[in-house]
Amino acid sequence: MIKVAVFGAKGRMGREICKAVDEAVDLQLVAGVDAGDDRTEVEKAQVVIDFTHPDAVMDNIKWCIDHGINAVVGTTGFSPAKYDEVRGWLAAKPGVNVLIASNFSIAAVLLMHFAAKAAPFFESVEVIELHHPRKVDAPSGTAITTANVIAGARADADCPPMPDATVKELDGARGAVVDGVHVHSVRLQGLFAHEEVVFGNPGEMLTIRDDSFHRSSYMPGVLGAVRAVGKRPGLTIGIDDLLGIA
Ligand SMILES: NC(=O)c1ccc[n+]([C@@H]2O[C@H](COP(=O)([O-])OP(=O)(O)OC[C@H]3O[C@@H](n4cnc5c(N)ncnc54)[C@H](O)[C@@H]3O)[C@@H](O)[C@H]2O)c1
Ligand SMILES: O=C(O)C1=N[C@H](C(=O)O)CCC1
Repeated sequence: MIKVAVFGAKGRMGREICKAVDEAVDLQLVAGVDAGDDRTEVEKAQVVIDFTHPDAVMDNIKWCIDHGINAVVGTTGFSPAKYDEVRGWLAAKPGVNVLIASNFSIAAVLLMHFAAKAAPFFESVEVIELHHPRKVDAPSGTAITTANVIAGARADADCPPMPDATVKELDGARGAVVDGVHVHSVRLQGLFAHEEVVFGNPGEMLTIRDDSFHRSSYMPGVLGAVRAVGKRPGLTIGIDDLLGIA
């Protein structure tokens, strides 16, 4: 039995995760806490799952590392500098591990994988992410990761800059630019979590799209990460390796 605690237990993801951990025969939910709650019971956990808020997540990870507890983190808002900060904390605490993934759904992980494969073959690429209107961050963490992997694949293939004649722009009309890739965020009642990557060449276009319709789409990835994190030293980013597609 792996003893598990959840940070953000009263949130949309946290509630679903507490239920999934409770139902898993090899996991034991020892604590579910939200902002401001007492954390005494969390100290019994071997793994903490964090789905909270971009402003809270770094302090939460530090708390886990200081208490010698492995962490599986789905909260968004990471940058290369924040990953480095986590690596620094872990270096001072050998034996404690952290796994951070901007998306735990299989469809989204595969979308990013396929997007990286396609990227060198197209002149243009843009990312459109579409989410429920309660989401606090834009662009989504997944869209930022998607732009990062596309930019990496284009750089490895020495792709030239994308064609774009825009010289006159109303602020935001071309979206945010992440690693040189334009990312557009839609917030719409009725949606949950969706992403499209559109690739273009003269006379052709490729669209790769992933749709999450329910938070259950994240549960196999989150629970798989909880089972794996104890065996993965230091910081692991993403679940590609767990799925055998790294
Ligand atoms: N990686 C993924 O696959 C994935 C999937 C869905 C959502 N997310 C991300 O997870 C995060 C949470 O999403 P949500 O929709 O559940 O948000 P939410 O607002 O419904 O829930 C967040 C909860 O965290 C609590 N919280 C805030 N600070 C806290 C702290 N210091 N300690 C404990 N609890 C704290 C809040 O009170 C709230 O109940 C967001 O960053 C979102 O983008 C990631
Ligand atoms: O609902 C959210 O919030 C989501 N957040 C993650 C992101 O920002 O990429 C994953 C998709 C759902």
